[in-house]
Amino acid sequence: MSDDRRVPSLEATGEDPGAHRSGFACVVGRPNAGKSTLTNALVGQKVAITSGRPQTTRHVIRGVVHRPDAQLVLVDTPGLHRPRTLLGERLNEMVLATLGEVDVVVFCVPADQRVGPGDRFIAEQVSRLGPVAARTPVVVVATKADLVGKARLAEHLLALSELGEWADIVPVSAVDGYQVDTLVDVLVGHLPPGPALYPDGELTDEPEHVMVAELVREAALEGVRDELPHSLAVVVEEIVPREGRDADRPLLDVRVTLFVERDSQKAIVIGKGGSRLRDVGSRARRGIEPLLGARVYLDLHVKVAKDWQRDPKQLHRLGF
Ligand SMILES: Nc1nc2c(ncn2[C@@H]2O[C@H](COP(=O)(O)OP(=O)(O)OP(=O)(O)O)[C@@H](O)[C@H]2O)c(=O)[nH]1
Repeated sequence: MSDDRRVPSLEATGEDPGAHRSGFACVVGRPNAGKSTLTNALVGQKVAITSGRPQTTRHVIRGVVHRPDAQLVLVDTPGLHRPRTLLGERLNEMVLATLGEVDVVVFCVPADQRVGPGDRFIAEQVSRLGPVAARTPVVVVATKADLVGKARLAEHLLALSELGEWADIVPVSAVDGYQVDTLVDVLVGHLPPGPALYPDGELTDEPEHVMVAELVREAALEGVRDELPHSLAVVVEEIVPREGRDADRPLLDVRVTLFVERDSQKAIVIGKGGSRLRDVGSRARRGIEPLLGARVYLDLHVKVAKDWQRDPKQLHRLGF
């Protein structure tokens, strides 16, 4: 995204209201705020991995909202949070770098919880994006509105308005669809005029590798999240068609490495006699086959990469 994409956005307001708009929105919020679920609801298909546990989203994942009058490219990020490890710092840097480049920031604050220090931390960060005059507009979304009554929602909206200066505040439920379209309208209103950036029908431009890695990671964490959430990185080594197969019955060989930090964690992932890893494989395969549109032979390897969260070289190798 170059600067010259931003200039027309200033000129264009009101000049040609019927013009097609396009641009980027970045979804932020503390862990578990509902960012992935909101992204999926906006895009209308599962593109990011959701879970009841914090910080499962490791990668920037984009979904594209297509409308006749606009195209909105969504960037889903890991939660901005107070960094405790090098990995935490890297993730924050990545998030802030992304935020500086988008046309509008979507800041999720769940309605079923009080505004807390984590929300305030993010509010401060996003309020500092760029000089005041050219500041990236921030739309605050009161997520999970279906979980609270009207009075509590009103109280939450008031607390949000006192949290900073926002372009808009929109209560939304990604689960029952309440105000999802309204939110799209609001976000599109902040985009500059421009042609569609992606062909219609393309829901995500995220490399298949990243999506496959997310599916494996989600399957591998199931049931053992207490021990592993911060200690598991997944790398897709290759996705290659098996030779000698009929063209109408292709088989893909998908080779994946799971990195853990300690031998004890390796044992957890693999399970007794490899039983757990087999389950992880079949669960992940159920998501991967529809994604890749072919039968898949999934080859999983577990390796120990000691202290990978703290080692810059390892982080780089693992794609952070
Ligand atoms: N009832 C209800 N639950 C929601 C809604 N949005 C998200 N949730 C739930 O809240 C939990 C967290 O949602 P996610 O979308 O994974 O949250 P996230 O902000 O992406 O989380 P991280 O990846 O950990 O940063 C999940 O259990 C979701 O099902 C909503 O609109 N209504």
